[in-house]
Amino acid sequence: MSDTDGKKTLGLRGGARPGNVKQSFSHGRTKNVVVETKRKRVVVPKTGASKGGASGASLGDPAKRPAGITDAEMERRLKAVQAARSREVEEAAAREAEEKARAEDRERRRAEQEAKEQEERDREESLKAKAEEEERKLREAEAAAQAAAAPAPAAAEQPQRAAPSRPAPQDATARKKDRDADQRNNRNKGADDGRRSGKLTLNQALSGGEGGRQRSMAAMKRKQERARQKAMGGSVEREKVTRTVNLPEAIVVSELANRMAERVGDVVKSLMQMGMMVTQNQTIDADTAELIIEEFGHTVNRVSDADVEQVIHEVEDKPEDLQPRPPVITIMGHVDHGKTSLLDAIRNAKVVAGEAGGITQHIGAYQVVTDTGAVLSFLDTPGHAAFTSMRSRGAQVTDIVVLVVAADDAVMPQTVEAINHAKAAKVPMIVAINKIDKPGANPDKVRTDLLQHEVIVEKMSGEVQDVEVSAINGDGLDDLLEAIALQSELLELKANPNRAAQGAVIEAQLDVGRGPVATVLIQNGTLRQGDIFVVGEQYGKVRALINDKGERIKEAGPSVPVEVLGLNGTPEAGDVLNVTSTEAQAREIAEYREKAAKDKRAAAGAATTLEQLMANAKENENVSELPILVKADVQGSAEAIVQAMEKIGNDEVRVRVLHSGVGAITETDVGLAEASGAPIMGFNVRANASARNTANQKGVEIRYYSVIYDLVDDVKAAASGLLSNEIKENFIGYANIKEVFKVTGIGKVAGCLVTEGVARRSAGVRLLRDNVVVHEGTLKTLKRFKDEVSDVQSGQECGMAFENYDDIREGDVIEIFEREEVTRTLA
Ligand SMILES: Nc1nc2c(ncn2[C@@H]2O[C@H](COP(=O)(O)OP(=O)(O)OP(=O)(O)O)[C@@H](O)[C@H]2O)c(=O)[nH]1
Repeated sequence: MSDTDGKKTLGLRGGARPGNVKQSFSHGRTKNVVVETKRKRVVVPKTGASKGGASGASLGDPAKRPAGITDAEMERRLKAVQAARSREVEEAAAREAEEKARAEDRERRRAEQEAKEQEERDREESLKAKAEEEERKLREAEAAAQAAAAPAPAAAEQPQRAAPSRPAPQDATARKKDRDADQRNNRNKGADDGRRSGKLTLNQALSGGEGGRQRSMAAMKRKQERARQKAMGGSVEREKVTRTVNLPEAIVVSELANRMAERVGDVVKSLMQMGMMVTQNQTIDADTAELIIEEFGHTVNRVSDADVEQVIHEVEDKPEDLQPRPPVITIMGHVDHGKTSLLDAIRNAKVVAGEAGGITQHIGAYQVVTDTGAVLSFLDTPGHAAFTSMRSRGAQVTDIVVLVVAADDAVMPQTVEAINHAKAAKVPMIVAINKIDKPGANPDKVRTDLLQHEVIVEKMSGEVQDVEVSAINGDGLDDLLEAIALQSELLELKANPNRAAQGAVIEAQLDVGRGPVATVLIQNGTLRQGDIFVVGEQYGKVRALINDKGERIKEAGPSVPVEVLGLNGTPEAGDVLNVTSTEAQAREIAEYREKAAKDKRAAAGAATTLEQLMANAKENENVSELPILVKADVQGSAEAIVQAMEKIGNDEVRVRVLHSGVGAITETDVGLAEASGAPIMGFNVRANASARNTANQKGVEIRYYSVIYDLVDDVKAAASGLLSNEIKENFIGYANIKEVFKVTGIGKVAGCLVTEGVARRSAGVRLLRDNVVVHEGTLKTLKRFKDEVSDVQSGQECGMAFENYDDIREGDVIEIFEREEVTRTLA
């Protein structure tokens, strides 16, 4: 039905009518061929000549001829076939010629195109060169005028300089031309760009990548602006400010950017280009920071580490900025003379009355208003311990000390101690002679006693105000408050409420629900919600302020005690709080302090035992001092020990008492001892649990003594490098007194629980009350149920009674020890 000739394809299309064949040729050409078909079946066979090609032969051959085709018909067919073939040959020739012509045309067009492209390239290159030349000129002009330019453009230009491989278009015309050239010139610049985007390196990303694109937009805008200004003949350049940047040994990236007044992002980018992957919150060393500062065209001023604190070493307040502030009062005195009762009496009389529900939030300090309207801030932490710990941390908070002396008692060791503390701190005192309601009260005796300690009260023609009070029935309370108000007036206490706040931590704790909470007494300035601050080794942002009545407040001025929420850690009592302008500064200072404290501890090393110190003293000629810490049960003992210590020593070695105090050995003592490489001498006092743990961890030696001569002899021996045989005490157990019974025939018996080690009948015992040794002796009896036993193990209950001593109380601790003689050898 169809006829084909090799190359040509001949196909029936779906829609073609039978007898009409569509021929398809290369290059989309088609042709319809009409083919005749005979449906009539002819029966008479006839022979005929066959000429021509394959199809003609097949048709001409009578044997192959389809049946029923006549000769005439056959001839007609052959003719038709031949005509078709010759037509095809013609057509093929025509096609060939056409193809050739087209190829020639293409070739010609390509040559033309190439010539055009070359021309474009040349033109573009000359334009680029021109633009670069222009930019170079601009930069030169900029550098020349670098005296006082704005930081932003400089920051933006910096990376451009660092990445010259991708020149930014210079102005609108150049940009347009550049873009046109980009479009036209696919093989050259287009391919180049494609390669860049395909293989994006970090440097490209930083200098010419996405960030670069953003920046180049900004840069273009600035350049346009400059060009515009130039055209207008105005002052063209925004001048760059060259700053002198104070650079400590380490600096937080964002703070560095801040000090240079550059964009943080630009600084981070520059650092990354230098190969340092840092974020804005990370700290970098001074050498790196110096490179950055120079790169940004500023001047470096290297400062020491401690200078980070400079930001808080505030400007002096001008006299005209100062306003009167309430006084801060601490109550001190001997045990049981009525400090707590007096504080409570004042609070109850003056605070609770005005409060709904009468519930007072205990925040370690409170304010009262006297009848005459004076505001007084009381520190609610009685006793000298708080006072000294604050003072030793540099927070002189107290303005006035109220010295409580019981009228039915006399001036006692802690009274003297309080007097000495107040004098040392140069804080004026007011004597409150308490318990005057008591029948045996003798206020005049107190006054006379005080004379011995150089406290001359007004009634004895002195200058120290004295007030007779009763904390129980409230007598004289108002007089006391008025005396305080008067004293405060004399002091002319002033502060500047309009400045960044500074305060002292009175107490701090980690609250389960609220996180670290610190009670701060504001000393100067005003602390506000949202303020950023550093406090000791901690920092934070004020999340909430709560006053002594438990109310949330927005701000706290001078002498106001306030609870501060929003710290990153718990500071210590006595730490000073300072508001800083940025969080980076606050963190930097806190980190510096932490590091300094750590370094100090590390530097102190492990040389904290007497033996080590002595060995050091022998080995190292420079060690000429033997530092020690003394804690004693009463001031008298402490003083006696200190005096004895001062006498020890010769030309080479001297004993230096770093600190002496009264009361249990605390963590603070251990910290100080560790920092200075000193051992702690406890005289009739013990370390509290946390101090004991810390001392164990840090390798600080704590020695307990109950005879001053033993202590002095040991230190002498250590100082002279000769330690004799030692009677060493081993603590073998501890027991807590749960209950006290009276047993006829024996006296008072302590019902105890052995909490540690073992209780041994034959061992020595000490009775500890609040970690102070109140008695030392032996046991009269050790009973388990009804039986007398020799040992009672930890976790078991037992009954104990002391030989010749029965002032035992519930809550006391019994220390059980054994003595052994140890021969000391020197390493
Ligand atoms: N009669 C009388 N008793 C008082 C007075 N003041 C305090 N007391 C009593 O003295 C005892 C000791 O009072 P505190 O207030 O605990 O004494 P303190 O000085 O705080 O004692 P410490 O906290 O142990 O240092 C308590 O039993 C009080 O009731 C007073 O003015 N008159």
